[in-house]
Amino acid sequence: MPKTLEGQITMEKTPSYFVTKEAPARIYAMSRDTKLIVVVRDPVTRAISDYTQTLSKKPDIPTFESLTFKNRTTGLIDTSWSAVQIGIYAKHLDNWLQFFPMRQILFVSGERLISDPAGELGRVQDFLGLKRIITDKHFYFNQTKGFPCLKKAEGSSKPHCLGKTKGRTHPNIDPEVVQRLRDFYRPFNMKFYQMTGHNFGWD
Ligand SMILES: Nc1ncnc2c1ncn2[C@@H]1O[C@H](COP(=O)(O)OS(=O)(=O)O)[C@@H](OP(=O)(O)O)[C@H]1O
Repeated sequence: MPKTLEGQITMEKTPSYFVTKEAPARIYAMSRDTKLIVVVRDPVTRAISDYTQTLSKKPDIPTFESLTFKNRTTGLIDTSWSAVQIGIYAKHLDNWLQFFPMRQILFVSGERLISDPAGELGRVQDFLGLKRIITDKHFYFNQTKGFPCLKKAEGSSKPHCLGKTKGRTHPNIDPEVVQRLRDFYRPFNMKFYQMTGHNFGWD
């Protein structure tokens, strides 16, 4: 990590940190004061989004439905499939709480980041002890993209939306499989709401 001068914040982003067993101990050894920010979304949608991303790179992979189950007849979910495993947030959080207190971790709602980006970024700025510089004045809803975009990108006077790999159309998934996944995640989601003191409204 680069050195941080007085008045600066150094940030580092890697999606896999949250689910990597060794990450909490390593970050703690580097700096125990580190603040941690995790964006979480409904684990069922997350799994479908994850699958959509893999499918875009490897169009020949099996269907979402077949990868979800160890045994489709018994309905046994394959928790070793990373798209399923990553969404068991309570389990991953347990791992972090062995090293960091909850007050050092902020969970950002992926759903609210879309429906109210300024509100969610307000929480981020407060958590980091920053003035609320980014407000709803910075965003507009782009009808074509179907997502909020920045009115002006940094160092430019033009609007900026995220790229084509963000906000892909998801394939239709068998509703019974979606329901089975909802049932699977429910207890883990409830535990996660309890641990964070925040109901993310996924059920
Ligand atoms: N403003 C805006 N524009 C576009 N997309 C947005 C936006 N805000 C949140 N999202 C959601 O971000 C999802 C992709 O983010 P990821 O963290 O999965 O991307 S990555 O893993 O770093 O590639 C992406 O997921 P998918 O819809 O499944 O593509 C989006 O739902």
